Amino acid sequence: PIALQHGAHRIGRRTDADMEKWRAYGLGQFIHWGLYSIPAGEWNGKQYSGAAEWLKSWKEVSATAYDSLMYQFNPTKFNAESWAETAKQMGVKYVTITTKHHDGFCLWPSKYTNFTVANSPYKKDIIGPLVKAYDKRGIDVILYFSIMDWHNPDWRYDIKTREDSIAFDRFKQFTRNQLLELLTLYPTAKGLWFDGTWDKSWVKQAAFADSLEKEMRAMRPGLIIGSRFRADEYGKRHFDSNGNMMGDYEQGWERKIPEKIADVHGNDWDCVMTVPENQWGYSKVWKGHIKTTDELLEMLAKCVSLDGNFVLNFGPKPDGTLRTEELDLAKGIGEWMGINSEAIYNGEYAGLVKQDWGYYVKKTGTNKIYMLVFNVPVSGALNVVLPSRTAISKVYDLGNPGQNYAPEEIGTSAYFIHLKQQTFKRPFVIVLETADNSKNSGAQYQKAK
Ligand SMILES: COc1ccc([C@H]2[C@H](O)[C@H](O)[C@H](C)N2C)cc1
Repeated sequence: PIALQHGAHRIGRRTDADMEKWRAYGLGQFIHWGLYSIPAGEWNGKQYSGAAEWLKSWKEVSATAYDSLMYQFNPTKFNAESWAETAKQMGVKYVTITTKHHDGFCLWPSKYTNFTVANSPYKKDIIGPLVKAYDKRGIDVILYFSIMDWHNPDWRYDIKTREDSIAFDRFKQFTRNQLLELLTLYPTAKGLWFDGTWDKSWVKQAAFADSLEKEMRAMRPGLIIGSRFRADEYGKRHFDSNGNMMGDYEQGWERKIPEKIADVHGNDWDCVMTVPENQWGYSKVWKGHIKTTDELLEMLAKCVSLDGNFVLNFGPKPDGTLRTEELDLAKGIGEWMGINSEAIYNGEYAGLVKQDWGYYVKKTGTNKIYMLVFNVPVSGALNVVLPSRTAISKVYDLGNPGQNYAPEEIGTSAYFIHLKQQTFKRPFVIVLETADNSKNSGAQYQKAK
């Protein structure tokens, strides 16, 4: 391996309680809210083709005109309690909230810039009430923070001249000040979700970023920081020059999900997902495919079955309310979670051969395996292959415990579970309790005739 000062400082997963709690979340909510929510992807009557929260980067938009949106930020219908209640009903265990996106506007009254809610007609802090409302419901808060800041004149995409370097040193102090300010103002925040860290200017700051990460961890023991925050001294991001992940969880799964367990390299990770193809901030027009409840439930199942968390994005409207499409999805997901959440919370990779009917999730620390069924075979028989000398000791339908299945043994530790009905409205979960039967050789269920 290459000698690294600023690469990964830990190999393998964190084993402390804070991280074990993060690992067990299963389902999370992302919230993208800010000035970009006001124009919602439209400017001078024209629709921006990119993501609504990137509007300021459109050549048609002058920075000054965009920044004056601050004087229009007045979400009179904003109610942190109702957002948190929606999230609670949906069954999320954590929320990631934009404190400052790339445009530089701060949803908290930072004392290091005037470009904050404090100088908007709304005046009040947004982050504080959100943290309080979510904490009250037992939903942990992760703060999203963009290093890249298009408002700050000291931001640079690269450091080419002495002037760049002097300006960017000021920017680095500004960034450190804001991060320490966030950790001080919101001490119950469990972690930070960094973004805007891909440009050369920041990638060249391996030593600074490493010491800042250490400083934040010292200030808030247990703080959870993802792989996107910093680069090593050779400019490697997410994984250092020795291939070891930096940070506590892998943040590369943005609008994409790993296919197989080998893709996650034994790391913790979360997948952040948009409802439309690629809109995070509120956008008037949602082009292309809008994901349905069933699609999102399958993404959730797939993430948890591969040792990850699934984080669904919400882009609240400028008036502070949530759009109906998102409220409907939150309701649909919440109804399913109301019945099946034990197959999601504290779930992990079961280590079984993947079958076409859906996804296995193992309940951490138990012999309980959940079968999350999305694709019912025409035979109505769900194939289950367990590790050798493992038998099924109990099978039942999570949503209908009275519905028992007598698995048919079709080979060594191989079974068919015959479904009693052919059509289902929603994905459903069958619970398997397994037992080690290496002691007795007799089959537990009737052999195939
Ligand atoms: C360069 O392409 C990018 C960069 C950043 C993003 C941002 C989105 O605005 C959103 O905040 C997402 C989580 N983040 C990766 C999206 C595409």
